[in-house]
Amino acid sequence: MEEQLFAAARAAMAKAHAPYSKFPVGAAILAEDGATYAGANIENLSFPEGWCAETTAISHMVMGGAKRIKAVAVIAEKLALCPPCGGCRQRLAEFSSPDTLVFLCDEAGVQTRMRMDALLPHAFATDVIG
Ligand SMILES: O=c1ccn([C@H]2C[C@H](O)[C@@H](CO)O2)c(=O)[nH]1
Ligand SMILES: [Zn+2]
Repeated sequence: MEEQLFAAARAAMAKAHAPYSKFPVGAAILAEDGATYAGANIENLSFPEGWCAETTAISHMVMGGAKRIKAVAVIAEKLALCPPCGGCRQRLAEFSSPDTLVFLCDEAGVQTRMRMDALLPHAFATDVIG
């Protein structure tokens, strides 16, 4: 399962549109339906209008009809490991459980594994707002 998600994230990274940062990122989600949804970062000449690989993968998952994330893998071409940014942590948390798995990858494969509640402790959630 890890290997398959890693391969999907790496294949997605090859599709990144990152001419400005030159920092391609790929993400792949294993959803509760057993399907894999992948994404890459898509930048824009108007720099703030771009978005992250994880966000592309989430949008594919939702449009594919799935709403729960079992595991997510992330890989960046130019960084040893690429932990999701703060905004993506919140977006992932929307569709995750505390035990959702997060795999941080490099070219060789999955290097670091953690649970969602370790990646985003004290997440903003409905039990906070009541
Ligand atoms: O977790 C991350 C962090 C950054 N990026 C993208 C955003 C931007 O296109 C580029 C440089 O920040 O990397 C991601 O896709 N995921
Ligand atoms: Zn992000």
